[in-house]
Amino acid sequence: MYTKQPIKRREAGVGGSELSRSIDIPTLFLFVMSNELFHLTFLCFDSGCLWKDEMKVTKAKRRNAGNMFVKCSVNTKAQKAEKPIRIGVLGASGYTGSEIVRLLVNHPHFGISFLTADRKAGQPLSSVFPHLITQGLPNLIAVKDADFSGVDAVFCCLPHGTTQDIIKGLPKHLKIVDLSADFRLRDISEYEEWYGQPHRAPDLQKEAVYGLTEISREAIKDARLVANPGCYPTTIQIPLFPLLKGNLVRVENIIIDSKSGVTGAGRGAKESNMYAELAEGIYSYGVSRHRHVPEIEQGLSDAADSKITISFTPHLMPIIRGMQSTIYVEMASGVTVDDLYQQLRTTYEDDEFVVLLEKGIVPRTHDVRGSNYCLMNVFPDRIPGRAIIISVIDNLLKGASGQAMQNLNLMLGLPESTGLLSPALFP
Ligand SMILES: NC(=O)C1=CN([C@@H]2O[C@H](COP(=O)(O)OP(=O)(O)OC[C@H]3O[C@@H](n4cnc5c(N)ncnc54)[C@H](OP(=O)(O)O)[C@@H]3O)[C@@H](O)[C@H]2O)C=CC1
Ligand SMILES: CC(=O)N[C@@H](CCC(=O)OP(=O)(O)O)C(=O)O
Repeated sequence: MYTKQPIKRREAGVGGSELSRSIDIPTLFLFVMSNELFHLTFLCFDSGCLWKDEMKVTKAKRRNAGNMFVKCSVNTKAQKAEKPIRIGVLGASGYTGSEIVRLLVNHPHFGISFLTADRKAGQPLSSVFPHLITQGLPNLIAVKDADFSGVDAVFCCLPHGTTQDIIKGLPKHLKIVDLSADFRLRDISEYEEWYGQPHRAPDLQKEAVYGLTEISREAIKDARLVANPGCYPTTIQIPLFPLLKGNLVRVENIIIDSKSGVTGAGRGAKESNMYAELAEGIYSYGVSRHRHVPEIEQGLSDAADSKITISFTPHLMPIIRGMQSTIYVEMASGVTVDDLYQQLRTTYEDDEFVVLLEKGIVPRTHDVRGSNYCLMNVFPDRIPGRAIIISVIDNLLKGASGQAMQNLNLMLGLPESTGLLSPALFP
């Protein structure tokens, strides 16, 4: 029986951890190495596991698992359904778009119909993203050339502003998950204030469901248009939402210090994202005025049922992907850190992708890299009455494309974890 306990790294060697990452776990397995040859012994405890009937040796898989696994390899690529649900990806030449594509190629029920780009339209995807060269994917096309009548759903991985103009023109039969900020703020005057332009699709805004999956699962199932949350708001709302809803922390003096990997800024060339400007240092930006503030405050105010104002400072880190939020809160009178811990435990015990670590264990971005998991924990502060919450995600997965896939799964009646159970890429 699969439990949500994180797999302990020491149970497998480096090769073992890499092989296990490529298998959709709920499967538990053991492997044994002997002499110069590697004999792999798999013990499968989960009757639903994919690879029971897919134990094939393939070149591609050997490449994935590393050449040391010469004797046996497992084809874990999900078998596609006979009639896959047809998906279009808008903005496939960007970072979140390429992550969507990477998830789609291994998704058992989704097939790719088209991939769009702007400046890179007309190019083979493999020339823009050589890491996808093995997947036989269609060339990038301009949005105007995409045939929307032939698709069931689209992921929209475009810059905010552009997004609303494009979504406005899409046929109404489509399910849409929008990764931009265009439909996240219910109050369009706040959108104008923080994004510097008036909202041009207010009716669509009314229809959109905010897609923080663990909090709004039921509404997402019935939605046609989901506004996927920003990466910082995801790390922050997941732990704080249940604590505020349960009146366990005070609404005043919430201080949030967040750090992001540089892929959070997208693939576009910017001077401040050049290696020489980033490496060996960190810097704060958007100090006291980052555009995620109203999104975070909207969610937290809903949870607390009163207006919340936060102190939020993001930082750019010289890492490719990963995000950490360190959150300082005052506990309500008579509440202890144990109470916070229990509340987080009971809220998320049935959620696959939110993992409360054992007491005292510090979440690390290393342990979520390449996965859709959010790891978190809560610690007592030295100042009596205060607590420190730490949560980490991969900004491109739970912070963007992974959560978007979780949402589309729900919108199309699939288990939300379909195609997403890969553990983190470590080391
Ligand atoms: N990166 C992250 O961690 C997160 C990003 N987001 C949001 O997701 C969205 C995509 O982000 P990300 O992938 O990082 O961005 P990128 O800059 O990496 O990619 C942007 C994509 O949009 C395309 N594009 C740009 N302008 C237009 C246009 N006018 N018409 C059509 N297509 C266009 C680009 O095409 P081309 O390259 O060919 O010009 C590219 O495919 C953004 O709204 C972002 O804010 C949300 C959460 C996290
Ligand atoms: C490092 C970095 O620049 N990060 C981006 C946030 C990326 C993201 O999640 O936000 P949106 O979906 O709202 O774009 C920023 O601070 O603007």
